[in-house]
Amino acid sequence: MSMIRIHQLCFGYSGKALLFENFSLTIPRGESWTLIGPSGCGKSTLLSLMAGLQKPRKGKIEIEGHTLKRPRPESGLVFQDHGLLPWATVADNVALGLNIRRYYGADGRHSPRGWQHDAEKQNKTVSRWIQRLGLEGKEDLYPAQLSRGQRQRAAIARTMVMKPDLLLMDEPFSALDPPIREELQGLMIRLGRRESITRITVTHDIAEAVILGEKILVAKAGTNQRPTILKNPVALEKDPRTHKDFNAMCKGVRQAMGEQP
Ligand SMILES: Nc1ncnc2c1ncn2[C@@H]1O[C@H](COP(=O)(O)OP(=O)(O)OP(=O)(O)O)[C@@H](O)[C@H]1O
Repeated sequence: MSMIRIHQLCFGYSGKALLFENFSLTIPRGESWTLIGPSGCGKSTLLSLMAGLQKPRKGKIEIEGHTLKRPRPESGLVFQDHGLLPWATVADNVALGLNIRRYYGADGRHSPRGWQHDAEKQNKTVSRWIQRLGLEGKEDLYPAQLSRGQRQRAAIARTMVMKPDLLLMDEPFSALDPPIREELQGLMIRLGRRESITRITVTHDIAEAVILGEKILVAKAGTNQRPTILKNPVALEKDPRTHKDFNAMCKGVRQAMGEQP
């Protein structure tokens, strides 16, 4: 069953050339995709279309068989600049989305249908994710008291407590130093697989595209019509970085991007 089906998408910002024209694509449930391409080719735009933050000019995007008309509560977003509330503690930041849901109830728009508030369960979920992301002991700290990596972990925990079935991530690790970046990449691979979450990660880093994406969507400058999708079995290996085919796969991505190998 497909998670995302993009059908004959046309989109461009007003007064500018189309970024996507009759662009179609299917992303199966539970797969991890990366989206790479030159600056300005429309990677973030495609992600915001899949998030329901932008609307297609023509064509449609279906998620789980439903045409996307607005952001859905089951989609989790993670951005480069984590967006934590500076005046709230780690625990309050992680619980933020769940607390907001309480005001709307299970309306299917702000919270999934059938969702029920349960304070005890919520506290347990928040603690569990704080722990899973290695932030135990930091619950009462404020974002300014955390390292960049810890802030991004808190942002990931805040998204994960919402039990997303789809994670849309825009350069989530690009502001981090290499060791922290590698650690969080590994963490997202493990979490995504364990929870069977469909993951789409925008990156400008070829190695990251190969590590995280079992399919790599290569977008091009100008108007994208037919998608270039590279199958990448290396991402399914235990340690993609040290796999014998890693360099060859990176070379393949570079070539698909039109760069010199
Ligand atoms: N809200 C907007 N209004 C008008 N133009 C926009 C808007 N957002 C992005 N653009 C333009 O659309 C094009 C695609 O932008 P987008 O951010 O999707 O590219 P990108 O591939 O993610 O780039 P980068 O790798 O630099 O982040 C760019 O030319 C950008 O200037």
